[in-house]
Amino acid sequence: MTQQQSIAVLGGGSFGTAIANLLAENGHPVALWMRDAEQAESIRTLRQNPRYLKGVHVHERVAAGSDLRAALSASGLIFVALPSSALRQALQPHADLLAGKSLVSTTKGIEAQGFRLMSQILEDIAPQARIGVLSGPNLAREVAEHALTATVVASSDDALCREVQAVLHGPTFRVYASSDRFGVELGGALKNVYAIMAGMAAAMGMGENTRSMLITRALAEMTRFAVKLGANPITFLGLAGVGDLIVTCTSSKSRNFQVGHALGEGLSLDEAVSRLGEVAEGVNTIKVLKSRAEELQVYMPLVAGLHAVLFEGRTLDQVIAMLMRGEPKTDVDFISIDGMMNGEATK
Ligand SMILES: NC(=O)C1=CN([C@@H]2O[C@H](COP(=O)(O)OP(=O)(O)OC[C@H]3O[C@@H](n4cnc5c(N)ncnc54)[C@H](O)[C@@H]3O)[C@@H](O)[C@H]2O)C=CC1
Ligand SMILES: O=C(CO)COP(=O)(O)O
Repeated sequence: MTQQQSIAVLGGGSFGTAIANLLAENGHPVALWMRDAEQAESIRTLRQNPRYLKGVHVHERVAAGSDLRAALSASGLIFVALPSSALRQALQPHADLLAGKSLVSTTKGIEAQGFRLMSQILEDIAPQARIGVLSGPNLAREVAEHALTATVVASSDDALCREVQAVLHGPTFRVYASSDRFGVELGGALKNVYAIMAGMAAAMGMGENTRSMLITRALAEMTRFAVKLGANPITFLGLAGVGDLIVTCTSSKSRNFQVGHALGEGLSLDEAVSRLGEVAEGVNTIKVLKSRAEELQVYMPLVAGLHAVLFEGRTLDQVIAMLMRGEPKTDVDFISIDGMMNGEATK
């Protein structure tokens, strides 16, 4: 264990609580910031977060509170586990406290305006901060229940990667480092869209062949897109790429999978989202991804198909027929030699 330091975790949903617990178990005092003062009080008194992680004991070293400025002032290392829709709005007013701090985003979404990833928003808000992302196959409940888990911390700042490894590494949680921040972050955001499709396929009674086809073609699509934006294709063969894609497309614990399942059962998108009552980032990501893929002229038939079902009034049968009857393609066509040679993360 490294020297104990005070760490902040922003966002008291399922993932923020799970990460706060890991840090506390490693001996670090943690300030867990939650917007909702009542929920913070409930953690302080019951040591439980019943709304998001029922049955999980919240460690005594986790100090839950709803004073964001106090949490930011007290900590040099700050994990951000807010929904993508809330991150900019929550942190912008406190930019004055962020210079020189280490900010690590665990949020797996994209801001529609300008296609900004969360680490880029953190840079916009706090240009003097050190920035990283944490992403991988990390279902919050399994992390909290100590299932053996691995993840990736990505930053151009090696020392920050090492610091995050040191504070999070533990008997059940292993942290790998990467310098491809952009690729790692895109992997986490894009896989949510395909998990919605996988949930739909499961609800429709599709088999394992279908799921395997979906995951593999999804990997091709997301890699093609990310490489076009400057990510390293090799990142997509790792935990933050195919690893997270597999877990999210195969687990009914995934909220994106659950939204897809509800859609496959015949619920509308609004009904599916409100039945979930938690964050499913893929619902917003699909819109921004579809329009960005068109701008960049990246071929993404699965994304186009899901968008057509959710927002263009197409039926699933129509879209499935279109996808299956599409012009024959080459199997592994998504990583060109150019992509490999020029695929160093540039953004
Ligand atoms: N749950 C999981 O298994 C994992 C989630 N993530 C990512 O972490 C992020 C957060 O997700 P979860 O913790 O799962 O969400 P959640 O649905 O469990 O909880 C969301 C939390 O955000 C809070 N919140 C909502 N709007 C807010 C606002 N405007 N200001 C402040 N707080 C606000 C809610 O009160 C709640 O505490 C997402 O981007 C998700 O993709 C990443 C890895 C795993
Ligand atoms: O990102 C996740 C697992 O790595 C969690 O996925 P969901 O947001 O779909 O639950």
